[in-house]
Amino acid sequence: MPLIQAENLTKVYRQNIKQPGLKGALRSLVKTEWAEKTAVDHISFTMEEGESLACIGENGAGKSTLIKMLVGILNPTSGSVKVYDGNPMHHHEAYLRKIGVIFGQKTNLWFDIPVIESYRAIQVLYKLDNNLFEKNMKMVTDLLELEPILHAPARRLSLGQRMKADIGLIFLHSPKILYLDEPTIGLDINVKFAIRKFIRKMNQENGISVLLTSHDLDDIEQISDNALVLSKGKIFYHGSLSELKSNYATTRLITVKGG
Ligand SMILES: Nc1ncnc2c1ncn2[C@@H]1O[C@H](COP(=O)(O)OP(=O)(O)OP(=O)(O)O)[C@@H](O)[C@H]1O
Repeated sequence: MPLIQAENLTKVYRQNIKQPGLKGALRSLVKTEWAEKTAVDHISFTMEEGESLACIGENGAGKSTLIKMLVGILNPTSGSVKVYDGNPMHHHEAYLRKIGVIFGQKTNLWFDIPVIESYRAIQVLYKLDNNLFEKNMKMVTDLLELEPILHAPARRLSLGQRMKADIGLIFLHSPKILYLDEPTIGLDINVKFAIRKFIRKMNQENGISVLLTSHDLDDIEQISDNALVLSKGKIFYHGSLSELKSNYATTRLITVKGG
């Protein structure tokens, strides 16, 4: 049984259109107009347990929308998605215990309290026993070099420090699946390297399944074995990353402008 099974999964957003100007405002009072946007368009795929899959595609291809449906915070318009043979929308406590989620632009840390207190709050929230919590704390602190920032409030951290603390936080409850939406966006090369190395290690040595979205080819190559390429909400390619590279990256176009 695959870990993730999506069948004809579709998300259509519906947005209220407001015409510009006073005339438009008055018109929208009497008649509401809607526009529809199909962000994910009848996609079917599976992902196996222990796999590291990169979801790739241009801006607006539907990657974040797909992740939100897998996490269970967005309801599909049609089709179905199952993770561990269950519907992620049914927020079973057991499912939430199995997943770790990063949306690169947002933080899961409490802004005004020291990082260590956010971590302790997670211990209480997930009812983690002391042994497991201390073991995971030590692992993330050592591997992500968090010691110098554990006692600082999140609002005082640099973007790179904050992201490392965020990544550490999602490992405290020993997740089995990671959904990482642009986890290295805006970070310098050293922090990117540390984060990639850590995630790869967790995938290869601890068997944690990883679904990553990124526009950074180094993230994709260093973290993932397989790729799911989306274009305008549809699947353009699903298979091994090496095959994708050998089939689609065999040529380079060099344009030389003469003087
Ligand atoms: N809440 C929303 N309401 C209306 N349209 C939305 C909403 N969220 C996303 N969209 C639209 O759905 C499409 C897919 O967006 P999505 O964020 O999933 O793409 P993405 O592949 O993650 O893009 P990026 O690489 O820029 O993060 C885009 O056209 C976007 O404008």
